[in-house]
Amino acid sequence: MLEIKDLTIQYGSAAPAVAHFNLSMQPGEILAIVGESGSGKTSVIRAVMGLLPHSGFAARGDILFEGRSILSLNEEELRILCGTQISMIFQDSGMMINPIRRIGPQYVEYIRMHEASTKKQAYGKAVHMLGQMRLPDSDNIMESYPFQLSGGMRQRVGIAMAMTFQPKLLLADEPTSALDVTTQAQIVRQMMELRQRYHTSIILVTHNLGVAAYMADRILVMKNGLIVDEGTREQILRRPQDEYTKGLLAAVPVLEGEMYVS
Ligand SMILES: Nc1ncnc2c1ncn2[C@@H]1O[C@H](COP(=O)(O)OP(=O)(O)OP(=O)(O)O)[C@@H](O)[C@H]1O
Repeated sequence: MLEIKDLTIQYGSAAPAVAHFNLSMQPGEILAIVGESGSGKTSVIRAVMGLLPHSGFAARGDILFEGRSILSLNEEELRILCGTQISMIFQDSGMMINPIRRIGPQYVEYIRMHEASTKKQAYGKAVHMLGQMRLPDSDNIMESYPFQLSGGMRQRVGIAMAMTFQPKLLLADEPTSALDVTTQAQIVRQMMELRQRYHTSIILVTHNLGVAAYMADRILVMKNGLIVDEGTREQILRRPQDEYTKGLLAAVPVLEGEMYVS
């Protein structure tokens, strides 16, 4: 479904931020990319979305989604692909939502940007998706301004929006880092339900190996732009190969008194 071949990402003329990155993902698979700040995790998923910042570029390699090179798509092709087939959520999805507009009109606009539907149809779809994320009283949420919702609710609105068109691939960049541990656990469980319900593949970017261990089928560990460890979650948890992974494992946080790692 997604194949990344020997990808090297550079910003301007600086040394590569990511080098020789390889990845092959199956439909419905959850993959976690873990590593400390600056290891290159975000650069990889930005490249998959075709969203590297201006100075960033793929200096080498290719990214194939369903056999098509993402790097060769033009802006219009990328716009169509992103949101419908591939979508992304961030640390605080509230950031993606305009703070001075109510959720409803923004959500309706977002839907109508990607498909031909009446305002009423789009509204119905939005309310349905908010319900799928178990947000209470969806109509009330549509009437709310982002600041009137808690961080966890805003994040669920963000996930609902990202899942509107049932994308094949969801890219999640630190989706739970801004949340308290209880809310974090709820969001993690809901993301896992998405995979079950829609068979969505998820790439989860996190510095938290505990969250990765809980959610992912496969874990990839990055350091200084390189993959230093890779395997099924059991392999990484039970037999980490790299010293760096061993260090990360020793620092796995505790969730509601329970280790994320079972
Ligand atoms: N917009 C940018 N301009 C220039 N260099 C950048 C830019 N974004 C990232 N980089 C470079 O790429 C490296 C990797 O950054 P990236 O954000 O991919 O890492 P990360 O592992 O996701 O870190 P974090 O967890 O802090 O987001 C950085 O150390 C920096 O050198």
